[in-house]
Amino acid sequence: MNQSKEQRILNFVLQNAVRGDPRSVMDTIDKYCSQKEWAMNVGDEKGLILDKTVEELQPSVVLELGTYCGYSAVRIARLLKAGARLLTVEFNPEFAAIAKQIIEFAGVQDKVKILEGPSEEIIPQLKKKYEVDTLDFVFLDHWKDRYTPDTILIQECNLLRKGSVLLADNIIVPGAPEFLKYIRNNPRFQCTNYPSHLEYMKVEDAMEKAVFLG
Ligand SMILES: O=c1[nH]cnc2c(O)cc(-c3ccc(F)cc3)cc12
Ligand SMILES: [Mg+2]
Repeated sequence: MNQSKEQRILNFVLQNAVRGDPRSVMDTIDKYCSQKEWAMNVGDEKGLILDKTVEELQPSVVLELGTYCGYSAVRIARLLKAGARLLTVEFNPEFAAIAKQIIEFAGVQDKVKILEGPSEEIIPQLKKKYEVDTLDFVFLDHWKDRYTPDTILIQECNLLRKGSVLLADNIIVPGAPEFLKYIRNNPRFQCTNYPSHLEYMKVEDAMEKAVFLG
């Protein structure tokens, strides 16, 4: 059976990164995906915007939509204070299995819980099943057509509080025009755009930050 690209990424991490060292795991994935095979990790340039958002916010409860191989889960979890936690949602079971191993190899597994399934099913379970009160930070990096419905669902489930921050990847490529329209015209959010580039490419991309005003 042929290996998947994600399996090749995992193998490269297991053979080249330093166990327990999140920075080495991130750098090893970035090296593989810039030199060998492109993959849709948020990458090092947009990753810096993600880092700054997390460092500024010091969130206790983080929701990530779109785990993929766990690159951004490692990126976020390494910055979380003691007792803070990241819940990351992945629809694809193969990706979730790879991410679990990468998150464990990086040594951040105690801060991260991978929730396997469709975001529209998992979001309504967060309060009762996963003991969430409100979300301090949400990283949207799954499927662009889910950005808006999931943002609406998160509000309907009363998961945001005044000051909760959403950060959305891929505003330009693949693009989330409908989400941009929704969030920028919504008086309950204060939006900021962060121009950047598509991971590992010279193509323009951007991230959008939206602060919930309550
Ligand atoms: O589907 C995606 N989910 C989350 N992040 C993505 C991401 O950062 C990039 C891309 C992507 C961008 C260009 C391209 F030619 C093919 C795929 C997709 C996703
Ligand atoms: Mg992305």
